[in-house]
Amino acid sequence: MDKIIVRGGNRLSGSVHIEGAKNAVLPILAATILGSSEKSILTNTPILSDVHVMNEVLRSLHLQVNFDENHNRITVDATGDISSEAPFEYVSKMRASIVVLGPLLARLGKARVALPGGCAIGSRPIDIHLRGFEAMGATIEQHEGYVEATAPEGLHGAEIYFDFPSVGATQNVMMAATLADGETVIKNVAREPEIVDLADMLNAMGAQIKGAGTDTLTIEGVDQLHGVHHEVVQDRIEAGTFMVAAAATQGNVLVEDAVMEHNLPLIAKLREMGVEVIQEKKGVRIVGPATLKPVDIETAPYPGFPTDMQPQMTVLQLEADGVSTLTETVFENRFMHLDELRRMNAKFEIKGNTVVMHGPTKFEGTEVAATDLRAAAALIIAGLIATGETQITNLQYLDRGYYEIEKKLRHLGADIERVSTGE
Ligand SMILES: CC(=O)N[C@H]1[C@@H](OP(=O)(O)OP(=O)(O)OC[C@H]2O[C@@H](n3ccc(=O)[nH]c3=O)[C@H](O)[C@@H]2O)O[C@H](CO)[C@@H](O)[C@@H]1O
Ligand SMILES: C=C(OP(=O)(O)O)C(=O)O
Repeated sequence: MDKIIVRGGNRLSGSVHIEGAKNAVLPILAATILGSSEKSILTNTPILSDVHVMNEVLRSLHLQVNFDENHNRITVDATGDISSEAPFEYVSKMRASIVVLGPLLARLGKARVALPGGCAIGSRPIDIHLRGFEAMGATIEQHEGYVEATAPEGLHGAEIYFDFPSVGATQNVMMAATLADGETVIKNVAREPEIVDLADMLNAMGAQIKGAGTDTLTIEGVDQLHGVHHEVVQDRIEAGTFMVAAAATQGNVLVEDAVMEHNLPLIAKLREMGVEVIQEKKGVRIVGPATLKPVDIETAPYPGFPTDMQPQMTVLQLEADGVSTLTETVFENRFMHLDELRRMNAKFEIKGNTVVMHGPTKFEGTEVAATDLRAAAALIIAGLIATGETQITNLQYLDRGYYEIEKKLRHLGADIERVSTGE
């Protein structure tokens, strides 16, 4: 078991490199299933435990996967006979494995995938995914913890309306529709940059998808998709996490290659708090002020404020001079980091899905445990500005989505190390 030890008080300065996006590469890896001729080569692939799990899922489906970590490149060969079953062993490790369902169903006419279950931040059903497949002619059954989807005659085009712009459902149903017979129109879809990245890749594989990045997707089914060379988009959440860390420490940090357009709601709130955000040739520079102003935030699907930046942002709001609020509308249980922050002297009340925070907080270092991925990032940021020493445990969550964050922060001047507790 490892833990991170941070001794707070240092301003961050310098520049930081951002990896390819976890939330883009996972569905992109699933999409390689559709490449029944030629291998796929993915570049800018981040080295994360979630990526290793997705590689294992693909291997369990009999795809050949080679991860060249020295060059951040994954080669996938899906040209042979593949299996239609994704076992619980892998799906239980990572919910996002459910996005293999759409590609398997499209290519094989059947798929059996373990139901992912909930996680710390919410119950996370997949009903929107399943209703999309049914609209395209699939029969869905659930047995012994598995979802079984069959379409022996193949899927057909359909008009689909999503109750909510679910990211995973948009990816899954879009991938299924690429090989369906006829045109599929999906309305009220997710518009995240990771959806656009996936659609770009699928189109380069021979798919006919229009409208990615808007609320309506139109997909004309084709007979077959081939392998592709695709570079994964930058991770806007990793970039945003470094922006918040820089702002919190009165730092001056260039977040290299950060795409301003992908982080507009975050940047707007940072500016409202008095943070300087400057677009430079090589990326986005963040200069933190001496005093942060309080601000009110509500999370929402893209282009709203990202729920994946919510825990990190609450640390900044707690640091601000006055009362701030944050309303979480996407997940029903994403405030668990706040109880850990309370142990570091944070003062707040939770009223339904809104937290009212009373700043300015003088964070005090102590032992805290991460409850999920972005909670881990939030606790590290709190540690960077706390007095004394903060120890953060449960790093298995952190490793799902951040590559060597402690090394990157140390390079920016933080007093931070990762140690093995030998347990
Ligand atoms: C691997 C990945 O890309 N994960 C991201 C993806 O997760 P994910 O794709 O799981 O998120 P969704 O957009 O699907 O979920 C958002 C909300 O919709 C609900 N819902 C979703 C599907 C469904 O069939 N029924 C239903 O009720 C969920 O329970 C949740 O409350 O988008 C989330 C929202 O931006 C991000 O926080 C995650 O980091
Ligand atoms: C919630 C997240 O990921 P996942 O959907 O994979 O749990 C996240 O990236 O913050």
